[in-house]
Amino acid sequence: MSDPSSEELQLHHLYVKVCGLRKPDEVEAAVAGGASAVGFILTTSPRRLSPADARPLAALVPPGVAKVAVFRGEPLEEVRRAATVAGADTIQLHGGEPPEAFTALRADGFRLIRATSPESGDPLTAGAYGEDMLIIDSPRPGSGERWSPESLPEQPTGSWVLSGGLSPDNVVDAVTALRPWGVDVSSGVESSRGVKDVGLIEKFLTGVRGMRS
Ligand SMILES: O=C(O)c1ccccc1N[C@@H]1O[C@H](COP(=O)(O)O)[C@@H](O)[C@H]1O
Repeated sequence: MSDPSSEELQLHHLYVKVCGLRKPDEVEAAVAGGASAVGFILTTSPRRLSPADARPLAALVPPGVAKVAVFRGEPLEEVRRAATVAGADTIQLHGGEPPEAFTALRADGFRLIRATSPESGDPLTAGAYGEDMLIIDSPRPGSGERWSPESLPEQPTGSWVLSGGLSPDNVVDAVTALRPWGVDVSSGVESSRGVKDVGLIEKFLTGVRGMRS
């Protein structure tokens, strides 16, 4: 029997986040399908939930699956309050916040995701602001739009998550082409804007099952 090469030993299962969940059956489908994280949108969006409405959904999520509260431009105090009420363990910031915001939220015990877009001018190295992972999304988050790999000024490095316009039909090709550490989906598992389709959640997760970064 041959030993796996050191390169093979470094491969790990793709991180998969399913975002914009609003109902118990959606959370259950994501967890049952093997999602690494589920996301609740606590900012302006057709998928917006109040922190109080997110809390019972977060309570359905077992240990080992991250509960992500998503924000865009809210004051830090509000981010902290809403994420706590929602029962989230991870905060995703889309507002171009400075490194100090990540330092402050880290001190509160949250895991952190920095979300940006290819042409933002932000560093594309995961962890540059102290975050646990970096999402690279289209400039209009939650729009279902894809971004062109040609718009990347540099190759992203570290724990970076591909987002923006992914769907059950394109995710395998996108991962094969860009080799991200993880993937993130919202619009691509909806039957209409803001309305999740449990069958599409299952199809997406089945498609990426077993894929490695
Ligand atoms: O989903 C939203 O409406 C949203 C609003 C504000 C900030 C982030 C939002 N969603 C994030 O967008 C990507 C998913 O994009 P897509 O719909 O699959 O193209 C994901 O990171 C969500 O957390």
